[in-house]
Amino acid sequence: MNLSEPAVSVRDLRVSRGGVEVLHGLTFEVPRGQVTGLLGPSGCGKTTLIRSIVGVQVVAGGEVSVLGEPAGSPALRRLIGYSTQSPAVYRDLSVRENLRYFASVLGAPRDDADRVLEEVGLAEAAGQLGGTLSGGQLTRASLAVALLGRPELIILDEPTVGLDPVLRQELWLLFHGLAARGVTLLVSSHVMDEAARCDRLLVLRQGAILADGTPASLREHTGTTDLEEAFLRLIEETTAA
Ligand SMILES: Nc1ncnc2c1ncn2[C@@H]1O[C@H](COP(=O)(O)OP(=O)(O)OP(=O)(O)O)[C@@H](O)[C@H]1O
Repeated sequence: MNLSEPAVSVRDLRVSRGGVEVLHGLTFEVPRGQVTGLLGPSGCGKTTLIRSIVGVQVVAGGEVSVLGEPAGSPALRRLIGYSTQSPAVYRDLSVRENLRYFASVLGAPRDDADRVLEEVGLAEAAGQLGGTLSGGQLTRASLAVALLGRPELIILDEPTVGLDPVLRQELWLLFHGLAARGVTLLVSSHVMDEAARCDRLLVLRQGAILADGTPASLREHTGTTDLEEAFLRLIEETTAA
């Protein structure tokens, strides 16, 4: 792993969905070993961008390179952990059985299931059926799947939705712990209060990049310490321009 190379490099990415262009020529890089927040209002294109990075989105133009390979390359399958917005666990398997199943599909060691259950704080629900989990437990089970096999890049689409503040805090500690080990995390959220927890921010609006930098640089640029306010000022700035 070359830490000086970006984990994700996107050049002039254009994507249409339902015949309408929803990403309008995005260019940016995601540095390795950091937590990058992908922020922006509902419908701005976060999931579409994530799908393009994971390699499951048909793109109209541009280039997406992930860990030095074109997005979607078979070589990337075991290097990327991806958790979608809809939790994907089998209802009729226990949490541990779900994780053992996904571990075998991913070629991860069998005991990885218990490691990731501990990491997401779900060990006490290991024997519970997927169909009986609460919303927050389902989210954590999905996140646990994304951690299997120790991927180099972890992409999480709105991972903290519906979680209580204590759990959110614990998960952010986990994200930063992973980043400290050299793992790259790309975490989407439409909640600006999560922005302050990220090392870097990529702010999207209507399929275009509104800001790309550290929370500190965004605060400095907009002259406010409140990131929600900073976002509103950026919108005013671009609208005026
Ligand atoms: N399958 C589809 N067909 C047509 N349009 C789509 C499709 N999926 C998404 N879109 C449109 O593409 C745009 C971007 O959607 P996307 O899901 O990427 O946004 P998002 O930022 O992830 O939103 P949210 O935060 O609500 O999940 C939206 O205008 C959405 O309506």
